Amino acid sequence: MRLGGRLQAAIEILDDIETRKRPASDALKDWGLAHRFAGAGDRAVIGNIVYDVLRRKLSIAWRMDSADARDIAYGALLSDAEMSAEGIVAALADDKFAPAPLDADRLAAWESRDLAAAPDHVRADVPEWCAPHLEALFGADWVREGAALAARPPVDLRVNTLKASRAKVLKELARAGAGEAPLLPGAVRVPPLRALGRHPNVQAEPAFQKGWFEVQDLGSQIAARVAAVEPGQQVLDYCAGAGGKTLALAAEMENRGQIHAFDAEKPRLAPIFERLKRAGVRNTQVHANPEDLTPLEAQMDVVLTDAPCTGSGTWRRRPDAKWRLSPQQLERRETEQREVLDAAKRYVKPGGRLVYVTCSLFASENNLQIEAFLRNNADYSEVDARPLWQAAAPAGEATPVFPSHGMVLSPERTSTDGFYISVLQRAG
Ligand SMILES: C[S@@+](CC[C@H](N)C(=O)[O-])C[C@H]1O[C@@H](n2cnc3c(N)ncnc32)[C@H](O)[C@@H]1O
Repeated sequence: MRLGGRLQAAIEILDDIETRKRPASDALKDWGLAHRFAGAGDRAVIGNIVYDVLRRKLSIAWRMDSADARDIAYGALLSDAEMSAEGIVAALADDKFAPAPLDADRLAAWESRDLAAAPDHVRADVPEWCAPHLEALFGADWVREGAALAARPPVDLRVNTLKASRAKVLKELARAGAGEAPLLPGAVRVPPLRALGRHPNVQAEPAFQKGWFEVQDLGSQIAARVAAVEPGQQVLDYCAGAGGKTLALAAEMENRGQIHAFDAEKPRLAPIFERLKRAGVRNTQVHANPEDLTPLEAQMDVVLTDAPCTGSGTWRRRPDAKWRLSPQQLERRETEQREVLDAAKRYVKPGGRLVYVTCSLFASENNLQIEAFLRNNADYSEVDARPLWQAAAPAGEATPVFPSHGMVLSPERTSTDGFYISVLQRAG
């Protein structure tokens, strides 16, 4: 396929996502199934255009003075894909699969409108109702933070120290463009895509199959380090899901001691078994049944609660979720977070720690949850977040936000996805 056909496909997929309110990954998958002639290169470019548009839907539409899918797809080519108007016309010439050209008045709008004059939520590329939530955390910086959440993300890898070193992984992935990640001395990063480029499929590499690394955002890796688990400890990963943090904890513990990985939704645990095996983890038991946890009550050195949340910190990677999120869903997540914290605390031994993590940037899911928890649980106190940060991420200058409790990582501040981490200590 030439660029014209790819652009037209992206426009159809964007229309599908908008009219049926469905996840981008589903719409892209269905398109691929219905167009089997399209190769991996075609699907990659189409996916890039779709995701670029979804990340910056409002700001591109504002500059184009149109929210039409065709116009904003052209806007993505003019900005993220780094093409000139003339370059696009030339690339689409004589392509019978190309969409209608961009109207001259749209192009004139694009060239004359200055985003600095747009409303704040448009410059931040977030739904208007989310603005107060980001402002509550970031104050005057919130628009810049929102815009950073709308940029293309890197692919971060966690080196599995049970099997490999960073040098070994870097050598294997040199051709994939991998380099050292900031902040964590062990982490690896493939920088964000440029223009119409394509990310290498790192999971197809033999080094991945051998368990030398996992794909995991740097913020998630830091969250696991802030938990500061030690070899020999008893640890409960209470919202283990597919096991991203479980694997990181097991490596920190050098396969010694015991991790219990639990999730209330059994199907979410399905990938964990294969991942544990590939990573060579031997100190983890997986539990899908809450009754299994009864013997663990008041026994755990560390309980990690990677709580269900809006995922607002991951909008770079899942930009469609940003537009589907509703205030009602936020409220449901807040209720679940209270329930998870209340349930998880019973497993912490006297003197042990409860680590609360979300991948959200909303104060109501983060420090305000911790504030309420501390009010209702006099036997818990907060561990000062600043030294925890310094110990966990010793390399580099970046500093998280330290709100009333815990710490917040963000693309703008720490070059990570948005994460919240708070560590609480139970009285001995
Ligand atoms: C953010 S995800 C976990 C991601 C995982 N820790 C990782 O690093 O890959 C949150 C998980 O919490 C689980 N969950 C939701 N409510 C729960 C509850 N009441 N008890 C335990 N787990 C729950 C969800 O099924 C989901 O898998």
